[in-house]
Amino acid sequence: MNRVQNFIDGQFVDGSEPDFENRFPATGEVVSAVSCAGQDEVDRAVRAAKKALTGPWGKMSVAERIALLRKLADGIQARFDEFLSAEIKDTGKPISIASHIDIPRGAANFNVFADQIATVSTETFQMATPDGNGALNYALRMPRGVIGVVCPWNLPLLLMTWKVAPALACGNTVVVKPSEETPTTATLLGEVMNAVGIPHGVYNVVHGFGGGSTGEFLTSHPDVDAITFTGETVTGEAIMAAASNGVRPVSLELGGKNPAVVFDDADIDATLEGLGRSCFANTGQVCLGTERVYVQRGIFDELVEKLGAKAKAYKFGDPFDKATGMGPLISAEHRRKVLGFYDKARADGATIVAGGGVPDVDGFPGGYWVEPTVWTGLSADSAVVTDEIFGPCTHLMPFDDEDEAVALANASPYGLAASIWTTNLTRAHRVAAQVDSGITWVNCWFLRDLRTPFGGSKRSGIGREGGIHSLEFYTELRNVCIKL
Ligand SMILES: NC(=O)c1ccc[n+]([C@@H]2O[C@H](COP(=O)([O-])OP(=O)(O)OC[C@H]3O[C@@H](n4cnc5c(N)ncnc54)[C@H](O)[C@@H]3O)[C@@H](O)[C@H]2O)c1
Ligand SMILES: O=C/C=C/C=C(\O)C(=O)O
Repeated sequence: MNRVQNFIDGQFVDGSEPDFENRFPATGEVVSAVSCAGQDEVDRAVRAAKKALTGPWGKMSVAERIALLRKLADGIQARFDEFLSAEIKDTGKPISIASHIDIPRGAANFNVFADQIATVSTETFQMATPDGNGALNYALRMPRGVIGVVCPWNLPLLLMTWKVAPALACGNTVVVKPSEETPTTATLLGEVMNAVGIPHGVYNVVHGFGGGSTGEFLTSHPDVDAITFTGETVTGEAIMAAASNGVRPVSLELGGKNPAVVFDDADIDATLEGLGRSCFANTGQVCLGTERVYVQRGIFDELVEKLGAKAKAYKFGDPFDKATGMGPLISAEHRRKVLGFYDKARADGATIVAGGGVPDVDGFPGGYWVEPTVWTGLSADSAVVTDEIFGPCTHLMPFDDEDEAVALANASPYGLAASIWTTNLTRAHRVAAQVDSGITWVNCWFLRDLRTPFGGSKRSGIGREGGIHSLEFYTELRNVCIKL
């Protein structure tokens, strides 16, 4: 059986805890054994990362680091099929998604932060002094040191490199804790790191679980200088508490319950295309996905019917088959959670427009499948409408006017992503400014310019990553004041 090891100081090594199983979500079969890091391996990884800061890596010019980042992007592209296959086996996501989004973005993240670090400036201020000679202030952009990177399972390579690329661009070293569900591509990236000549200790990977395990060992380690985390809000709270020990900075990209607002002047076909993706892509396991749709009353029935038809048209099947439109959920445990919401919707009296159950997928009886599901008729305080489900499901509710739509969209403790569908651009600007979310898309969804600020408000997170905002998190500015 394939074995996934930890990657510490440039070497693939075993952990001191018992191996755990990694399953292919489309069949439920065990595809690899994962070596679990204990406190000792986390200590070794952090020590290696700390030591690497003062080795050849710490002495490299920005130009040399940029050249290495570009080689990492090329290195992922050169082994595209291996990354693709590993990501599909870990997640069960269809090849159509992994080949267009996950793996290309994994490579692109290194190029975009190579571009960013090449052009970033710092501030300078000249000031007057009583002797008339003045003084000059300028800021130096310094790496923070060892960055702890804790990742989720939904877009494993994409979300991990989204943090590792800017961290390395800024001259930090990293210890990555991938999700226990998706350990493989982070490990494969270790091979690429060695192949392109990233010095040992700059990139380390430790496998294991969260609380009481590898994740907590890493986030509570005193020699980790900053922590970047993507995952659930409750985990973010635990990590923020761990980071308070030693006053370490955190970047938290957390959960959401994202609204879409559809006005009656929207282009219906374009809206349905966008909503179809935002509700169901990656089997609904996208933090930016839509689980609440508010539709202006005049087009409510039409939209409900057509979104329901879209949900019913999904083709399940082998994730490695290009024709497969929807894969399984990540795990049996996550399916229990999602199906719990399907039961709750029924109990709360929802009208089930599409789905609501488990499909029979020919040849894949053991997979963690669920039907894409569309509901109407729930009250605004049903847990189905308020809680993040992270499945291929959404609830539609009518509204009458713009103020009501904004109030409904904002009636959530989360504030990650929203989408607005209208052909009236004046209204689009007006509403976008009122929706309390970190990211608002108008007449599109998941259209990503990687230089833009990315992150959530309210319980969806702290801080922004992307472009200069990533560089701000992964560096510390040091002001130098020179009396002339
Ligand atoms: N805002 C974003 O950009 C974004 C992106 C993707 C996913 N998400 C969110 O991620 C969630 C799904 O991912 P998940 O289920 O893997 O999240 P999760 O919080 O369960 O786990 C994420 C990671 O944290 C680790 N972890 C868990 N408890 C820990 C602890 N106490 N200390 C240290 N590490 C710990 C896990 O082992 C895993 O590696 C959803 O809520 C989704 O909205 C957010
Ligand atoms: O599931 C969450 C998706 C997050 C996407 C990004 O972080 C990105 O596109 O950079």
